[in-house]
Amino acid sequence: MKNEADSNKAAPNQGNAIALNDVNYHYADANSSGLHIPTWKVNYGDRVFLHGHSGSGKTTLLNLLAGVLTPQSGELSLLGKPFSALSARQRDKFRAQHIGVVFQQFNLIPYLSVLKNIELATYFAKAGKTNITDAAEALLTGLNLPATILQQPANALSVGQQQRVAIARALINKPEILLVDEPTSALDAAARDAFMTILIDMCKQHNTTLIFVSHDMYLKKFFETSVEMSSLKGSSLKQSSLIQPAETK
Ligand SMILES: Nc1ncnc2c1ncn2[C@@H]1O[C@H](COP(=O)(O)OP(=O)(O)OP(=O)(O)O)[C@@H](O)[C@H]1O
Repeated sequence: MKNEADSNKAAPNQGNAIALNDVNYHYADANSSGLHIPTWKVNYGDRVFLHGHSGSGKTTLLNLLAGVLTPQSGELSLLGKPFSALSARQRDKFRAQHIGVVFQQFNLIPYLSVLKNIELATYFAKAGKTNITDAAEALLTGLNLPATILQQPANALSVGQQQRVAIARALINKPEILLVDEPTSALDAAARDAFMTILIDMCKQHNTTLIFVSHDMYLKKFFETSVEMSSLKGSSLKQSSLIQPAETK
């Protein structure tokens, strides 16, 4: 249940967490194929494994969902808000408050401590959290990291640890939507499985809508829903939960 501090969050379960209608994006480079998605809907709390061949547009789609790119035409709604129609400033605010992002480069500030890196996310969201240290510590514990790591600079951590800190930073504002791009490529098999289990459990706990992009088809087994990029492009109706039957662990 959400508390008062979460009162700026969008009302849950009204329509879809993500809804795309006739979305077009093309890069300035005329040789680039761009992206056209007629319809795609993702329910609140769904966890979607998004895969497809190199160049199929996975990163472009994640960047559209994160508001890093905006479509030239069509509508992209998040949490019932017309995200693509917001001004750049409104979009930045919406992203900071409602969307967690973990991209391939974890984008931690190397010389800042883990705590400062996580605090920055709350600063941009203007979340007004009184005790970030406790919340960050709880997240790190959930991600199997010792609390002592909070005071270490980000560049003193292993890649696997940085990856989990990036997840903690993405989750600190309790985002309704979490966008994750190829996060396990640097991990060995045991660390990868442990990481996936923790990530999925955290999303279940908070009813977070997760869009997870990867080439690694092994990871599909962690998701109820998987979507192939080519099935999103150029077809008439796609509802994430209808694309493939539920596949459980
Ligand atoms: N900044 C850019 N300028 C021009 N074209 C681009 C740019 N970024 C991507 N593209 C093109 O857009 C298409 C989709 O690229 P995108 O990176 O979204 O694919 P992807 O599925 O994420 O690929 P990968 O799995 O290799 O990361 C490709 O044809 C790519 O060449």
